[in-house]
Order: sequence, then C-alpha cells, then structure tokens
Amino acid sequence: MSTIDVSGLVLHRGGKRVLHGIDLTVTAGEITALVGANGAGKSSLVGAMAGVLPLTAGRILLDGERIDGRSPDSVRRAGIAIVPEGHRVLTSLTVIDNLRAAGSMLAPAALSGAIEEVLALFPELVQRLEVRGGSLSGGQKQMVAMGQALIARPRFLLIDELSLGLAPAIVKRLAGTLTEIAAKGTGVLLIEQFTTLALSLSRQAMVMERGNLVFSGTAADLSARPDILHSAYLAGGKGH
Ligand SMILES: Nc1ncnc2c1ncn2[C@@H]1O[C@H](COP(=O)(O)OP(=O)(O)OP(=O)(O)O)[C@@H](O)[C@H]1O
Repeated sequence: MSTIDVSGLVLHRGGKRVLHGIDLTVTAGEITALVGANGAGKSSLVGAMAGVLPLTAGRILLDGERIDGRSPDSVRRAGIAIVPEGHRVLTSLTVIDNLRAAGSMLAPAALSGAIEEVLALFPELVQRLEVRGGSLSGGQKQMVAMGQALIARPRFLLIDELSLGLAPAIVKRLAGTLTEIAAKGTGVLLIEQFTTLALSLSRQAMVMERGNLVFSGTAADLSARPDILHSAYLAGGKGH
C-alpha cells in the first residue's frame, strides 16, 4: 500500500517554531482529515510535505523513499500534488490554458488524455474551457485548482481547505468527487474547516493544536470524542 510517512517533523517560520515534531501517515485510496483551529499549523504541515517549506528536522518518506529536502517540482513529479488554500487559478488564462499550464511536463498525447480525465471529473468545466480564470465562480475555480493538481495523476493529493468561501451545494458536489478520486486509489489529505464534513468523508483523522498532533485515529473514533475537537478549537482562540 502506497503511503506518505512523516516523522519527527519540526518546522520554523519567521524564526518561530510552528511544528513541534509531527508523526503521521497518509495512505493511498482513502481520505485522511486534518482539522484544527486557525494557526494550528495545518497549512505549514502541508507546505512542508509539498516541498514548499524547508524542514528544521524530521523526515518525509513517499513509499519508503525520502522526499524531504526536494524542490516542490521534484515532490510533485514524485507523485504528491497540492491544492493550495483559496482556490487559486491563473486569472488571466482560460480554463483550458490553466489545465495545460499545470500539465506542461506531460507529452502532448498524455496531456490531452489527462485533461479528458479532469473534465470527466468536472464536466461543468467543459462549457467553460475558453473562459478566463478570473471570471469563474468560486466553485468553478476550485474545480480548476483541483484539476491542475490532478493533471499529473498524483498518487497523493493534499488539499488545503476544500470548502472555504464556497456555497454548501458546491461543497457537497466537490466532496463527491473527492470520494471518487480516493476510491480510484489516490491518497487524500484533507484540511477542512467544517469538521463534520471532513469526518464524514474520511477514514482516518488527525487534530492539530498549536503545532502538535493531539489526536490521530479513525474518523469514527474522533466523531465520538467532541471534547477533543472542542479543546483543539478553543486552543486556537477562534472557536468553530
Ligand atoms: N508566512 C509566515 N511567516 C511566519 N509565520 C507564519 C507564516 N504563515 C503562518 N505562520 C505562523 O505559523 C503558525 C501556523 O500557521 P498555519 O497557517 O500553518 O496554520 P493553519 O492551521 O493552517 O491555520 P489557517 O487555517 O489559518 O491557515 C501560526 O503561528 C502562524 O502565525
């Protein structure tokens, strides 16, 4: 079974220690939820796993091979793609050019096959291929952002906030696709502010509090422990 294994991950940002020794495993073919208050360190963790933020200490293994210290591009080529917070797309490029740009490392035949696969997941985009990114709705932007991450057929997808700023109907629709992506074998690490949604989609779940993991187990076990979530969100100072 394909896995990402993080151990002893310590990270500093702006001279401040923000992750204090994280151990976790993300497994292919399922969704793992990562929840916690604002500032708990979720984005920092995902940034470190994607090669964007350099570790102070610790290791990140992809199928047993070390990937920490590699560039974001190299991590991506190894099979880990990130959907950054805020459903960012290239606003002046059309939808099709956003997808082409994300797949520029692929040979032309592979690229058109990969674009077809993305459009099969997000058929709403078919009618909007020539629309500029900046003119899309938030939900459509998130589809493009997810499509960009999926274009290189990653083994793992790290999603920093699926639902932020999106209408509930769109979130539900995107959640369905996420389940489909995981069922096809991709491992998904899902940061999500709506814990009920995150836990309903996930098999495993983790809770972060002030740079530490304070829970790691099944989503079902966490759902039965509202005290853990309550205290994690209070610790952040901004209740959810
Ligand atoms: N660019 C940065 N430079 C310095 N410190 C940062 C930077 N970004 C975040 N931090 C700090 O890192 C810590 C973790 O923040 P991080 O954004 O990873 O948390 P988060 O759980 O993802 O929260 P959010 O949901 O608000 O994104 C916080 O103390 C934050 O102030």
